[in-house]
Amino acid sequence: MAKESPIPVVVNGAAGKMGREVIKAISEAEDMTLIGAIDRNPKYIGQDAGEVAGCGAIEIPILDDLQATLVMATQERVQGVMVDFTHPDGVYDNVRSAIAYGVRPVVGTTGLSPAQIKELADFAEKASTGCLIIPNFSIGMVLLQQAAIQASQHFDHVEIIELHHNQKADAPSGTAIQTAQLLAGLGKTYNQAIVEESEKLTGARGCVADDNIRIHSVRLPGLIAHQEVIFGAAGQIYTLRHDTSDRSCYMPGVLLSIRKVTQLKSLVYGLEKIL
Ligand SMILES: NC(=O)C1=CN([C@@H]2O[C@H](COP(=O)(O)OP(=O)(O)OC[C@H]3O[C@@H](n4cnc5c(N)ncnc54)[C@H](OP(=O)(O)O)[C@@H]3O)[C@@H](O)[C@H]2O)C=CC1
Ligand SMILES: O=C(O)C1=N[C@H](C(=O)O)C[C@H](O)C1
Repeated sequence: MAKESPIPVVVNGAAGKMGREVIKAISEAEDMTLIGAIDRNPKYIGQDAGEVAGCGAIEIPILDDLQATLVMATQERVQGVMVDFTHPDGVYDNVRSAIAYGVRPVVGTTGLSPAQIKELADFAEKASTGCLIIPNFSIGMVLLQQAAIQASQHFDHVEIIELHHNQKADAPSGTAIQTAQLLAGLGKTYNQAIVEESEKLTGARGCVADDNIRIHSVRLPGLIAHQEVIFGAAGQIYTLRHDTSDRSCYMPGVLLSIRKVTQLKSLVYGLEKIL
């Protein structure tokens, strides 16, 4: 039987912490092939993407022209996928461009607003193009969120603390926002105040996300990505915690998403929907 053609993949943000990890993972996956590597950081333009990623030369240079690379992807026999780990300020335009060219986006970049996600969903729907937006690719976080949903049936008070490295641009994290959304969709009213609170220093009580769930963001060198969901009730505290110690933890989810997005015709948000 003839072997299926590998999925052609463009990585946007190729020189970044996640982009490098994704390029390594793709280089080890038999059913996909890297056809383009994009980054805006001038230090890496023209360098071999495999060498930058630390997996040896692959003869794919890092370029700064997404449009030209998407045009090239349209010439492939199999429809391509664009993996985006860039920056909140550019991700919306990147995803729109990819969809416009029929290249399916797998989006790890956080910071898209709910309105932007809705617009992208409408655009993907009209174009009948699969698109995945995944705030967190680690299986451990999906399990934490499922446990939190279960715990919310028994606790009326909950707050989220997310802790990240201090190179992170957006706060709160996309994962924390999604966690609050998942808990908010359950028809409960959380955290009813029993005293009138006043913040003596602005931000002391964190931000208020969906359904009155507060998120507190910590940024420190030495951290990678961590999240606690803390439930409280009379006489007890129930804490769920996930810790990332290496960005390789995201790669099974990224590879699965590349495979799954080729079967979709619209936008899907969240890893839990494709497991
Ligand atoms: N969904 C998930 O599971 C995860 C999501 N993330 C998210 O992914 C994103 C990237 O994270 P990370 O790899 O740590 O960040 P890095 O800053 O290490 O890497 C991002 C890279 O993309 C480049 N870049 C930024 N904007 C553009 C653009 N518009 N076009 C092309 N290249 C661009 C950056 O260049 P320059 O340095 O010049 O800005 C940099 O080289 C963040 O939003 C982060 O929150 C991270 C980990 C897991
Ligand atoms: O910037 C990061 O590092 C991460 N970003 C994502 C987020 O904002 O939730 C996922 C993970 O927390 C790592």
